[in-house]
Amino acid sequence: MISFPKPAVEQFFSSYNINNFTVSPDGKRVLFSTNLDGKVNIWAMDEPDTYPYLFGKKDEAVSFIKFDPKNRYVLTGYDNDGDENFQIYALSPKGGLPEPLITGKRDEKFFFSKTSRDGDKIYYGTSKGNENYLNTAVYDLENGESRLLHEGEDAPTYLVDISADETNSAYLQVLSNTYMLGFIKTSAGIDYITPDEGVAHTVSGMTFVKDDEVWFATNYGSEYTYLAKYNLTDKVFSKVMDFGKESVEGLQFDRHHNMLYIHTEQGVSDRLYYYDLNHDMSDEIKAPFDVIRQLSVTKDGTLYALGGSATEPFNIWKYNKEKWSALTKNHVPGVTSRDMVEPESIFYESFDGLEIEALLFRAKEENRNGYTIFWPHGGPQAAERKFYRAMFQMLLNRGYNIFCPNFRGSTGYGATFVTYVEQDWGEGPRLDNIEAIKWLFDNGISSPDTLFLVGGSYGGYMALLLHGRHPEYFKAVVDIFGVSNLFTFYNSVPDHWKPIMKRWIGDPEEDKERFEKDSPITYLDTMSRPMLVIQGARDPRVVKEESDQIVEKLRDAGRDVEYLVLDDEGHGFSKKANEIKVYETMLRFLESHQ
Ligand SMILES: CC(=O)N[C@@H](C)C(=O)N[C@@H](C)C(=O)O
Repeated sequence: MISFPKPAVEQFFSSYNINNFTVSPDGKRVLFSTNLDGKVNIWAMDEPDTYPYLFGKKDEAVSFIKFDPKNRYVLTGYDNDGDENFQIYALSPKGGLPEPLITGKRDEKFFFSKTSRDGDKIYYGTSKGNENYLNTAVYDLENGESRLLHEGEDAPTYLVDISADETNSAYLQVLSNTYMLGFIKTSAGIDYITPDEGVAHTVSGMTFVKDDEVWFATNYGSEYTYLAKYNLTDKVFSKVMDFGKESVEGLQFDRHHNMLYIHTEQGVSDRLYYYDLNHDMSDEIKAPFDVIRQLSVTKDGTLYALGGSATEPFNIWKYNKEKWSALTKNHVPGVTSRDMVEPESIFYESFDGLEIEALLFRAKEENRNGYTIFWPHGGPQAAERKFYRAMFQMLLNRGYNIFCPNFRGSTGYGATFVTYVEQDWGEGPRLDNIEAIKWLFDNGISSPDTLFLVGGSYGGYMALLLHGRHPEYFKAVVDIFGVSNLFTFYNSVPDHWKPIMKRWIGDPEEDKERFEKDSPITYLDTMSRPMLVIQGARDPRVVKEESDQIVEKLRDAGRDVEYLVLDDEGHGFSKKANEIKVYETMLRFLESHQ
């Protein structure tokens, strides 16, 4: 008999990301963006044949894909090597090379919103002329001209939907991640769709189900986001339905059947429901994945989902006649879900009695090397959830346990929980992480001699802060594009983030003392453990200067710091070669410090 060795690290590099997708109006073609050929491009499948072929090539991240309702063009958005200055391009329906359509200077942003029903007009948002609050315009395909529709004021403002007759438009005003207002602009003026704009709450997913009625998700007056509606004629806001302790995260409307698909989140996983507007009834749709990234529905009522789980990369699924089938087969070659590790949800009590959920991935006994990786997630107003991370499954296969606490400020645990990180980046969440580490020690899973600290973005910030304030708990630290200095971070974020910074982090002058206390760079003297810092040179969110300054200062102090900069990446690693370089460097770093 031939015996095959256990999965090698390289196998885990062979799955790919599917970031977004769209289905043609006739349901025959699916386009999706993926790094299947090493760089992000648009690929196609022509059903029932699901063999993918390259459709649109630019080797850049794709922010959206949208078919013209009349199949004359496909719209898409590209940035430049991760700088997030996305602009709008058009592709021939036959595919090929994308042509710039709604673009500007290299540092200007163009966000796609909607097309008109006939596809002759393209509605979009732009930073052009209003970097902080954004403007909305409409591009007319007939004459190739754009017309300004709305100038954002007070907060970054995005067009979300437009009524079928194109007379009413629904906008979202983002005051912070926990304070987002929805309004409808009509020829008569502006109607806010929730009862009190002065009270912090969120609105999302605004969808015109009729020309004078918008359905949406909101947590107005509630801990959990529910389904609500606003009628323009009656001027009445009303709750349609709540989902208990699940929060509505996404809405997808099938206007041909008057059916709404709703995806909710609770803690580490998602659920899916339909709401039939004809009969006012709703039920759950069981799905073979734990986390939903996108939903789409075609004219004939077929539902598509981009879904995944901790042991299954994101795939495009189709729901037809109450049965799910996977259109893509994105998986790790030679490694089944059973060979991978499904996380356990554990709950622990933090320093002040707050209950925190965490995901614990235990390396399989035959692989276990005795070491644990502590992973604070990024965001911070996000959560570690049951979705596939090649990095995690690769590290588990090499024998590391992984522990991921959803510390205060994480999403999925109610509205108040998310606000706990606001203007408190470094105290409460840090102590939740410390209690998590104590839990690992108390439960015999790890010890200061066997614990590594790895985090990205806010997670990188937390890794740096924990390193500086509690070096005794860790063997070595990996910081992936983490914030090192709150003062410089505050001033270097993208322009359209600036209006939310005060609510999110605080004010560098009024909160100077707290900014100093919560900036990792304050604790250089105690950052004694070996470190690996990884940074994308074009990252617009946590700019390279955040990593440069801490690396330089630590090296000046004679510390052991390895620094990996990826010249053609932003806030994440979209290109396969870069992803492999990052994983290999990280693995070698961890192994060399065991
Ligand atoms: C404004 C905001 O919340 N941005 C987040 C999505 C984000 O990118 N945060 C960074 C700092 C991260 O942790 O990923």
